[in-house]
Amino acid sequence: ADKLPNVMILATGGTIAGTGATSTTTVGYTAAKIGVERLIEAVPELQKVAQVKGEQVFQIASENMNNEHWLKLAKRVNEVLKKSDVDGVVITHGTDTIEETAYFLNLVVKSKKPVVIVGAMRPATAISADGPINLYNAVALAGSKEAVGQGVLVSLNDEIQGARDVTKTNTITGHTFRAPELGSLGYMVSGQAKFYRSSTRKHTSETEFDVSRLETLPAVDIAYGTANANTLAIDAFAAAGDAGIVYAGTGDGSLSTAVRARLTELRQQGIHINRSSRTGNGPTVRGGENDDDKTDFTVSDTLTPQKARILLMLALTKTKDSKEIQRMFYTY
Ligand SMILES: NC(=O)CC[C@H](N)C(=O)O
Repeated sequence: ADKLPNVMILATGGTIAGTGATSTTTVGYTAAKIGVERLIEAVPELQKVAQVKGEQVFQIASENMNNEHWLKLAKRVNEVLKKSDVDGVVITHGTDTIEETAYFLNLVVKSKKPVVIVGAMRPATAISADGPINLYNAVALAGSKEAVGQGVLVSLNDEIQGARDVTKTNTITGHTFRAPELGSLGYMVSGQAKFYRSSTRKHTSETEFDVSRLETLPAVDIAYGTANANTLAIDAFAAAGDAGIVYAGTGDGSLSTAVRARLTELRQQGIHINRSSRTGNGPTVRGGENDDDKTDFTVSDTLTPQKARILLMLALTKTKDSKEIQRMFYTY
């Protein structure tokens, strides 16, 4: 038989490591309780698809994930993937921000080796817990030749999703991770990776971003557009010294007259403004709902506001030129 691939599991917490009061507790349990060794022991089938090692990086619910966690995790992933005896990395993670960590790593991991992020929607103590099968599939995927060069992947519920386009679409159900309209990349079929498409956007070893010397990221926050929109949030972000603001506009990133006027002033004061959409689907089109050349804003293209925040932070580590930043939004 062929030698098994070496897969390193970096554990960060979440429901996959969560415990509930009873076997029927599927909401209202405690995330981030079980250590990585126990997660591995609970799935003896892992030994059939890979030589696995575990490392506990954090033990948190993913709503507490922050920029400093991301920098630490990215540096560790880059270190681990440099080792000749590591073929792939699996990261266990809470599902609430899995898509953000995935996209961040998709932009800053400097390797073609597979990186797969996995979570669960039911805690480890629940009947029909999904963590064990999700972990099995993630380890198999991270050890597969098929996943090499595909960018950071998210796998739950027998699916393979690309970091750029995946989002959590349902608060409680198992079929929550999807790339609405743009589509998933493939399926895990009895532990075999089946890819049907790949992202056309640059990622991992092809990006211009380098976190190796970064200790912090520029501050970028998101304000949400609604009817009756006001400028309270963007005023507060500006007063706090944010380097950039992502505006999750209505529809194709439309802005109320008052919000447009205030964002235009803030741009003149040097704050970068990225126009995105609260709809969760479709491109926010440059020049569509705003004269972006005149106001010197950038648009998020098809990135959701939470992913536009990540790209804007990383872009601001390289340049302050909004034309350059717009190019990055069309590249990654
Ligand atoms: N299903 C989950 O993983 C959600 C648990 C928790 N809120 C987290 O994101 O870590």
